[in-house]
Amino acid sequence: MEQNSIVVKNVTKKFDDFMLDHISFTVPTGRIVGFIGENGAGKSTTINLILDQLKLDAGEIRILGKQNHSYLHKENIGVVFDECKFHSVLNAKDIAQILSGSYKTWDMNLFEEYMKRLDVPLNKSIGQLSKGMKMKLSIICALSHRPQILILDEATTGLDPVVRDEILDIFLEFIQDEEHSILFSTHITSDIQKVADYVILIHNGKIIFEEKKDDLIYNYGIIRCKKSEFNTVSPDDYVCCRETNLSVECLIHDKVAAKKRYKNLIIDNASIEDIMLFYIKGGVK
Ligand SMILES: Nc1ncnc2c1ncn2[C@@H]1O[C@H](COP(=O)(O)OP(=O)(O)OP(=O)(O)O)[C@@H](O)[C@H]1O
Repeated sequence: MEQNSIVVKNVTKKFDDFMLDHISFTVPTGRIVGFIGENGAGKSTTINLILDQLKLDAGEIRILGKQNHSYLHKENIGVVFDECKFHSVLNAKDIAQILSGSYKTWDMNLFEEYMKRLDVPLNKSIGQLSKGMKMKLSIICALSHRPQILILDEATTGLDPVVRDEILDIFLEFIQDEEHSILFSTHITSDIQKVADYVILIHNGKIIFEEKKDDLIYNYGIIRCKKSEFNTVSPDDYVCCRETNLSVECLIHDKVAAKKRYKNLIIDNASIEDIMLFYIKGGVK
């Protein structure tokens, strides 16, 4: 049976004009979970609750089988936010020195290996590093104390495709031993498509779905047809649809069955981005 590194159960958090509403999901051990949703959907709030940087109003969060108190999990979790948190006058060597004193599990050889591999200068001050280099350094630091879980909030946004690809490769290596897990939020759905095992979509503080990526790609599809043809499609067979003057696009959740049932209609594959847009922008049913 699959073990879970993170369990979020019925978690609620209320702000003045926003509520994270009884959300539940898991991050299975040995897996990469992509967390997607539009701006303001509640991704960072969820991540901050998991990291015990915010207090939940109700529900429960467990990390590696224990409560999510930050003092219990400092060594277990590597965290990367969308901004580099290091002071601009320090260089990477200084930062590694500071972190080696702060983490019992800090691995200086691993740090130096990653720095070489990702081509980040050791002696330049943070203030002189490019945005991409700062992000790479943050990710290297999160990995170099050998955590069990990596949590990243929009950490790859703003990086060019080449750097993102290098980082995605490192994510894949990180989970190879089947004991590590990654939860990462991003707006770049192609990154999710490349490396995630599971995808969670959050919208207005509610989880819309938590599914295996391969199931999403395999099961979902898009019918694009004329309005007159659309009349033949049963409402049971689609999630939602969008109409223009002459044509209709609808998201279906069982591509194989639909292909059998609607032989005269063209059914395209749906990307994660398509699925997300259909669910968020909705349309009618
Ligand atoms: N400390 C806070 N106090 C009050 N409201 C907050 C607080 N933190 C977040 N919010 C509100 O909660 C909502 C969700 O914000 P959150 O940052 O979790 O979204 P997000 O999905 O991470 O968005 P983005 O992709 O833009 O980073 C927003 O409406 C935000 O204004």
